[in-house]
Amino acid sequence: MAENVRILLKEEEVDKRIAEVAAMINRDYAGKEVHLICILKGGVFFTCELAKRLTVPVSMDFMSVSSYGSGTESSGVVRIVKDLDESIAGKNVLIVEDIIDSGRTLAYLIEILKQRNPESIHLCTLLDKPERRVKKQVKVDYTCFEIPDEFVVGFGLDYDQKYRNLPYIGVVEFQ
Ligand SMILES: O=P(O)(O)OC[C@H]1O[C@H](OP(=O)(O)OP(=O)(O)O)[C@H](O)[C@@H]1O
Ligand SMILES: Nc1nc2[nH]cnc2c(=O)[nH]1
Repeated sequence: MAENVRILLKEEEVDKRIAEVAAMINRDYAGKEVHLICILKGGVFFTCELAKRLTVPVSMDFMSVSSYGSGTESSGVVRIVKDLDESIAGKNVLIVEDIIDSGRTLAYLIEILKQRNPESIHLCTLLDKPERRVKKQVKVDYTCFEIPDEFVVGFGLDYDQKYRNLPYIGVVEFQ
């Protein structure tokens, strides 16, 4: 099926907002080190852009998770595909995601990571679709943009593994 991508958030808008959120994080973590956990694959672009703008000391690790589910719905049971390389015990963890949709993946992941005794654990996302949230509430500490319930791509987000490299956020329109 052919698809079109309509721009929802321009590159400049995204860059400007990431700088604003980075400034908030710099203020909130002043005097501390922040341990970024990038959730692969979608979180990669946002993590890089955010990290470049952080002035507090930063360390980074990567995790890949897969949510068991059928079709487009995640079930909330998360399988760890690639675990972190390092312990998070005693660290100020900031999870960096591209999108929070139903909230199931992150609600589950945060519970898993809390059991590893971090000093603190917070969540930062590029996009949030609050209308899509189901039962499990997940507390999002830093959100760049709240968006309507449309399927978006770009800045790390894919459709069928394509479009992750777009420097803007677009909505997929099926012809
Ligand atoms: O809030 P939820 O409904 O649980 O959905 C959000 C999850 O879906 C996306 O990952 P995806 O499975 O598309 O993996 P990818 O980043 O590797 O493309 C996103 O990065 C979150 O991890
Ligand atoms: N690419 C993409 N992945 C998602 N996962 C949950 N919502 C979305 C979305 O809108 N786009």
